[in-house]
Amino acid sequence: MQNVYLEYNFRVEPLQPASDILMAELGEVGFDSFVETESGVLAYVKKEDWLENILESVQILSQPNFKISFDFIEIEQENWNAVWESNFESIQVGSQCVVRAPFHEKPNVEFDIVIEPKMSFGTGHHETTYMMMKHILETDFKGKSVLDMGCGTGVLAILTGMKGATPIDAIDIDNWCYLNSLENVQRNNQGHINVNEGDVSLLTSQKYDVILANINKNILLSDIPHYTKCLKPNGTLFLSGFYKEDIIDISAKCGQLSLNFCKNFEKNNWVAVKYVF
Ligand SMILES: C[S@@+](CC[C@H](N)C(=O)[O-])C[C@H]1O[C@@H](n2cnc3c(N)ncnc32)[C@H](O)[C@@H]1O
Repeated sequence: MQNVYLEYNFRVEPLQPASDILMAELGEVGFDSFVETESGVLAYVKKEDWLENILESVQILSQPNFKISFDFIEIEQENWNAVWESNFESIQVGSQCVVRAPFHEKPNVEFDIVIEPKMSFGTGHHETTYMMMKHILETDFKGKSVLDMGCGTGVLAILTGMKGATPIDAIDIDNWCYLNSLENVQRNNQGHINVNEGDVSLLTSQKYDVILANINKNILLSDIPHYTKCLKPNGTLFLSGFYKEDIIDISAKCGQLSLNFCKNFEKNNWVAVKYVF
């Protein structure tokens, strides 16, 4: 089946922080993939998810301190690899981890993650993925059970697998991400990772040592109680996908559920927070 997408070419001034804010707001209204360009952002939405008023609640478009113009074209899924390949540079996280595409040269690092992202989020380029990976690199995963909610490309689950986690469940609500994670776990010899398509309704009575969720503020606020029910005593919850100013709401929700704040990373106003149950 071919997916038809609308490719919006946004030209933004000043480039930062407007590009980041724009991507976050477009993500909230249903755009599911982004490529940063020299003049702004290419943003993609499935034609079937497109609504006539889709940009109405994207507040940055009407803010006078940013100059944003755009046009859009309709494209088919086959064009995607070319778009990604021309934009995708490898990413180094810490001294021992690189996320790269198959066409990049193999680096000499302990954790060499090969991702063919296609339409899915999760290459390490985005601050939230990068900081979640930093948390994972600092954590002992040997023999730990892991749940990766909103797995995107599967990159976080793959890194925990490389660090010795087992068993690992990875879940994404989006069919494209589900299929992409399946491919990427195989590509990185992590075929033992159980990838599933869905949301918190798939969670059972199984308990995990570590739960990772890099999604967005609203989904986290509604789903944190479900994650907490699946955490073992002393289990760890890593959360990202929200801004520094939203940490108050997230921490209040976690506090109500006896999750104790441990540590957070911050990058360009995004945060990735660690809580222990
Ligand atoms: C910001 S991306 C994170 C991808 C990857 N984990 C990373 O860190 O780069 C969020 C992902 O969550 C998925 N998602 C959104 N809502 C969800 C939900 N309610 N349950 C599970 N996955 C969800 C999206 O499809 C998307 O792939």
